[in-house]
Amino acid sequence: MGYYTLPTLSTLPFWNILLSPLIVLLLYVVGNEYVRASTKIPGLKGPKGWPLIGSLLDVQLGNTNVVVVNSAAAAKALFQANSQALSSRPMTYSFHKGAPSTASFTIGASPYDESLKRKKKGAAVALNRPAVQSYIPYLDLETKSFLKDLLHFGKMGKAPIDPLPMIQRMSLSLVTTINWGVRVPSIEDNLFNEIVYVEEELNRTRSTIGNPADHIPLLRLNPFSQVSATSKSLRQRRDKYMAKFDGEVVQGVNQGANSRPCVQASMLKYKEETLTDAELRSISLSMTSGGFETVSNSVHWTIGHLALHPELQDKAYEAIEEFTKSGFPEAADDQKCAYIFGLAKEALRYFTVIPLVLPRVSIKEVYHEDVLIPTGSTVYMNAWACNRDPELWSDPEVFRPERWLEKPDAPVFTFGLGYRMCSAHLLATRELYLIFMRLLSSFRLEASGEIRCDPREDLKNPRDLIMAAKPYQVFCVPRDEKKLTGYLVDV
Ligand code: HEM
Repeated sequence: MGYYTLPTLSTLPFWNILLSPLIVLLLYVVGNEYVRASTKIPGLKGPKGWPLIGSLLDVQLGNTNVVVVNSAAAAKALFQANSQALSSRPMTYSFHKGAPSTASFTIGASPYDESLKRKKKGAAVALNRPAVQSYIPYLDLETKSFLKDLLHFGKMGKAPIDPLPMIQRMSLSLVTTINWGVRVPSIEDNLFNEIVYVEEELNRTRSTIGNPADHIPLLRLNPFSQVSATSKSLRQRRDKYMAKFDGEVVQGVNQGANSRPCVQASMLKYKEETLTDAELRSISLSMTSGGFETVSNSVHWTIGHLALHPELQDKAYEAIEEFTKSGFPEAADDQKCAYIFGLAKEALRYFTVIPLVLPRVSIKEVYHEDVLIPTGSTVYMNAWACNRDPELWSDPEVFRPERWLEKPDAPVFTFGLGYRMCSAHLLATRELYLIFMRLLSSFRLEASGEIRCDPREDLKNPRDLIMAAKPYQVFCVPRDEKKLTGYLVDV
C-alpha cells in the first residue's frame, strides 16, 4: 500500500514566508525576556503601580534595568557616600549615536573617563565662587534688560504678555556672555529663535523616558525612524552658531580686544590645562545646554505661580523694601535678603525642573542596606520625590519660602548630589535670587485669564527631560513707573 504524505504547514511556501519572521520574533522576545530578567537586582522590589513608593526601587524600562532612588536619606547615602562609584553616565541611542568622540559630549552627557575629568576641572574653574563673583556685571545687565523687556512688550503693564521669550533671552544671554562674551540682545533676533529651538529639541533627545528606542533595541530597526537623522541635523545647526561665537572669541583674543572677559577667552589665553579643541567645545555645549532651559523653566513656573498668589508677592515686596530701604536691588548683594533667598530655594524645590536628575551609571559595586548594586547599573535619583520627602517636610505640596528660614540647612535635591552634581549650582541660585529680587520689587504680576501652573499636572510635555510649564499670560504692572523707567534709563 502506497503512502500519501500530507503536506505540513512548513512545506507550504506561503506559511513558510509568514512563519519564519514570527519564529524569529518569538525567539527574540523569549531571549530578550531572559536578558531582562537577568538584569534585575536581587533584593530590590519593583513597582506594582504608581506612585512609586519605597526608598529604592528596581524598574525596567524596556531592556534597561534602572535603580530609582526615592528618598532623601537613600539619595544622600548613595550619591554622597558613593560619589565616585556613581560617577558615570549611560550612553544612549538617541543622543550619543553618531557623535564623533566622548570628548565632544556635554559634560552632563559624558561617561566617566580621563577626558571628563579634564572637562570638569575646566568647568569648575569657570563656575566656582570667585568666578561667579566676576559675572556680577553680566547678571546686572541681563536682569535689567529683562525688566526693560517686560515694560516694553507689556506696554507699561497695560498689555498681557507671555513672559517666556523674555525669560529665555535673559538666561540665554547670561550663558553666552559668560562663556563667549557675546550678548543675545533681543527676542526679535533670528539667532535667538534658532538657538531656542535647537537647544529645546536637543534636550528632548536626551530625555530619560521620552525616547523608547533607548530602551527597546528592536525599535532601532524601524526603517522610518528619524531619530538619528534628527539628532544629526540638530547637531549641525548647533555647530553653526557655536562656530560663530567661537570665531568672535578667537578674533577678540588675537586682537587683544576682548572687552568682556569670558570663559572661552581665558581658556584660550592661558591654554587651560591640556584641554583639546573638542573638550573646549564641550564646555561651551555644557554651559548652553545646562544653563539655558533649566533657569528659564524655573523662572517661568515661578512667575505663573506668583501671579496666582498675590499674597506671596506682597510678602516678598515687603521683605525687599525693608532690605533695600526702598532702593533698587543691587546686583552685588550676595543673597542676603533671607525671604527672597528662601523663595529662590523654594522655587527650585517645588518645581524640580529635572525630576529624575540626569542618569548615572555605577563604575564600582555599591552596597545599600544589604542590597548589592552591581558595576554598570543605571541609577536615577528621583529628585522630585526627595524634595517632597515626608521625612523632611510635613507640608511638601505647599509653596512656602518660609520653610527655608525655619530650616536653612535642609537639603535641596534639584541640582543632584555628589561628583556629578550640577557644576553651576552657585551661579544658578544667584541668578534666581537676583531675578526675583528685581522682578518683585519692580512689578505686580497679575494673571490674564486662566493660569494652569501646578507642576504635578500642568506640564507642557511630561516626556521632556526638563519640565516646562504650559503657556500663560500675565500683566506686569510697574509698582512705580517713573522710578522704574529712571532705573532702567541706561540699559
Ligand atoms: C535652575 C538651574 C539649574 C538646574 C535645576 C540644574 C540642574 C542640574 C542637574 C539635575 C544636573 C545633573 C546632576 C546629577 O547628575 O547629579 C546638572 C548638571 C550640570 N549642570 Fe546644571 N542646572 C541648572 C543650571 C545650570 C547652569 C546655569 C549651568 C551652566 C552655566 C549648568 C551646568 C551644568 C553642567 C555642566 C552639568 C554636568 C555636571 C556633570 O555631569 O558632571 N547648570 N544640572
